[in-house]
Amino acid sequence: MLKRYNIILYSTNKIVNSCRYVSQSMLKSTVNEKTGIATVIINKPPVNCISLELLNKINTEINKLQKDNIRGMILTSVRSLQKVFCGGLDIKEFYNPNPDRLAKYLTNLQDTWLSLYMTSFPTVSVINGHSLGGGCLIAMCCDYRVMVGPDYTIGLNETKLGVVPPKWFQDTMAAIIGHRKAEVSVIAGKTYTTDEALQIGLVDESSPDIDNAYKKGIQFLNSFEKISPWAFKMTKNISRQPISQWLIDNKQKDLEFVFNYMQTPSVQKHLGLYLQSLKK
Ligand SMILES: CC/C=C\C/C=C\C/C=C\C/C=C/C(=O)SCCNC(=O)CCNC(=O)[C@H](O)C(C)(C)COP(=O)(O)OP(=O)(O)OC[C@H]1O[C@@H](n2cnc3c(N)ncnc32)[C@H](O)[C@@H]1OP(=O)(O)O
Repeated sequence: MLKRYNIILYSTNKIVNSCRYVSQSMLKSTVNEKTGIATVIINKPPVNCISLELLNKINTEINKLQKDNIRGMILTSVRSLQKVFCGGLDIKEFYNPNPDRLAKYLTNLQDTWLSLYMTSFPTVSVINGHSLGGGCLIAMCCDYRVMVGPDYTIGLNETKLGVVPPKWFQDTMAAIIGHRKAEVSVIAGKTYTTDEALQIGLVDESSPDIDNAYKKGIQFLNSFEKISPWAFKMTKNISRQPISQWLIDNKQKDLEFVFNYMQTPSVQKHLGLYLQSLKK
């Protein structure tokens, strides 16, 4: 029994044998050959909002890392943006959309969420700036969140734009802070400062600076050194499967709901006004 356990540990804990550096301009990814830890950096100025192209790159990279047998991943934003982790989904993808592109976007978002939420390796988001809407979603997909503060904000603010966060957005938050708090939060489109997010458990730790936040992220990943990767993967799977299975079983229905309401005149009007307010 012990021997079998050791074999599992060895075969899945194999450290990647070369340092890979992928720079796809919008996304930079490095794997440290000694530690087996990947750092994935979103780099799409000015606010890292998620276009269809960025979405594809994130999903492709997660799937590559999955095959690389890495030991863990840190997801963060390029430092030069200074105050934004991720400004959310690119609202321009929803405003006066091309229907084919919109359908592609929504499908890719479903797939990317499934990849990121269900990774077989531990993940940490180092939230080094504002993290709104889809930005909050990708941070919440990770197993651990360290947020730099005190002046940034995080939250699912979709209702403020006049749109509806799908069930799996809401479930992802409820799994972290509990149903009641998540319900109050999403219906009001609430955003939280770093301290508030820490208080309600939306983030696990806060840090006054990025270097320290990154260190805390690495410490979390190192805490799995003595955990069998197989046991980690199976346990996480059991914990997250009910939420992910809902989407797998309801992908088409979910897609049609968003695809249809997004193109209604009243939603389009709201989105237009919100975009305008950002430009001011
Ligand atoms: C089938 C189901 C599948 C999928 C479900 C899909 C959809 C479900 C429905 C909705 C989900 C929606 C999720 C979202 O994420 S919506 C977006 C939420 N994000 C926000 O509300 C953030 C808005 N931005 C800001 O508050 C600020 O920009 C920010 C605090 C991030 C940074 O402030 P800063 O002062 O540094 O920059 P700005 O001058 O405001 O912005 C610069 C520039 O960028 C443009 N911008 C900002 N955010 C976005 C965005 N999310 N999308 C597009 N463009 C954005 C902003 O307009 C400025 O543009 P310009 O004036 O042209 O330079």
